[in-house]
Amino acid sequence: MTPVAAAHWSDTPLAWRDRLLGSARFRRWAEAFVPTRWIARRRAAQVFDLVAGFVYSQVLLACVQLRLFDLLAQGPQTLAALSLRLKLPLAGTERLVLAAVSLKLLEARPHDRFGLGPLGAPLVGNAGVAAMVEHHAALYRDLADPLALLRGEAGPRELAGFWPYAGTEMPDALPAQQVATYSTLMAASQPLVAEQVLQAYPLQRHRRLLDVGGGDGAFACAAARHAPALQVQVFDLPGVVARAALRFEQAGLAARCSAQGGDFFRDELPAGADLISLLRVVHDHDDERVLRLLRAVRRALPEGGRLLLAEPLADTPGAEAMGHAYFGFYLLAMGRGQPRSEARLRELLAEAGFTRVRRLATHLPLQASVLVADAG
Ligand SMILES: CC(C)=CCC/C(C)=C/CC/C(C)=C/C=C/C(C)=C/C=C/C=C(C)/C=C/C=C(C)/C=C/C=C(C)/C=C/CC(C)(C)O
Ligand SMILES: C[S@@+](CC[C@H](N)C(=O)[O-])C[C@H]1O[C@@H](n2cnc3c(N)ncnc32)[C@H](O)[C@@H]1O
Repeated sequence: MTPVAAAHWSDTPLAWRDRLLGSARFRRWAEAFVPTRWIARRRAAQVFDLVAGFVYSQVLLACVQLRLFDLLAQGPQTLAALSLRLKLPLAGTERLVLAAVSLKLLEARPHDRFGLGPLGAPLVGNAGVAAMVEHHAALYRDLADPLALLRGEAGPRELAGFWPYAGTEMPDALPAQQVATYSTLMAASQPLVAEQVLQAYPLQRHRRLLDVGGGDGAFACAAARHAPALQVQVFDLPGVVARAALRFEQAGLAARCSAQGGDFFRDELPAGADLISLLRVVHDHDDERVLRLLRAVRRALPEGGRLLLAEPLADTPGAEAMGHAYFGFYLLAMGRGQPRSEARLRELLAEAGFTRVRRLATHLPLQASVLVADAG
């Protein structure tokens, strides 16, 4: 039997609104009537962007693959010069450049040249966003049949292959070459997160940080540079921490940074840290696993110790689509995890025994939001 949901007082006015917006006669009237015309045009453009968004993403991918933004950072160029530098036919260069101009990635400049646009300029030298855009090729193929994905049917599942820990109960057995690709992506994009975390929560007040699921140590290095007296330890899968040890050596931080391998669902976390961080880790897992992980973190902290949790949150004002649309479908394709709101994380933290949970303001919540909580 189909379940019947309870009615609410708002159903009638909202049904009236929906009927009105669905009526071709109303739409024609609103499009013609001067006071409502701008709303009609804006809504039509918003709907068009949803219809065509996948094309825009591929225009961006082509620009990123060609390193076009970095090239134009050296100065505006004509189509002919760009065609030579990009090794693209002139017609293809023009097609791409005009598309990128319409998306504000590029901008037309005097003397038939093209330069960076307001949305392309922030991407210059931004290796994190470029790596994200390039790895989306796998997600793009997984999303070709969204209903198959939602029904859990067989499909390309390329993203699941990219993140092998999401599909195994024995992640600590993953060999180094299987964790290398995702660890490289995480290290490239880690500055987007570290920027927000270190601005929101100065680490100087702590003695020892344990970065759980800390990947190959990119955040550990940023933290050690930010707080020159801080000791930092990374805990991650054995194949991943082998890479961290190398990074610490190369950064000249081996005296203050160390790494320990293990499975955070089965092994005890190392004790001794007064701060434990979970950066972009919790949203990878279902509630039951998250609770196990949070309890393990709670056990590893002393009385008065602190947890710092940072990831992009669902229901982020001004970036709502990033939560349930982008990460919702991303994690579905990956095979595990879900985006969570601050409220849901607060419930899980309380259930795991954390107190005084507070949200710290970050400059760009789209890149990461930060929650801190006390142990005991
Ligand atoms: C100068 C004049 C004329 C005017 C000034 C006007 C003015 C003040 C303009 C502001 C300009 C400005 C500061 C712009 C800044 C732009 C920025 C910072 C853009 C940043 C963009 C960031 C993006 C697009 C980030 C994307 C991140 C993605 C896609 C992350 C994906 C993460 C994934 C897939 C993580 C996977 C991990 C897993 C598996 C889920 O755990
Ligand atoms: C999305 S990445 C985030 C990496 C890093 N914190 C960052 O923000 O760049 C998640 C990390 O959790 C690690 N991980 C996943 N499952 C794990 C497990 N069971 N035990 C230990 N580490 C695990 C992965 O190897 C990966 O490095």
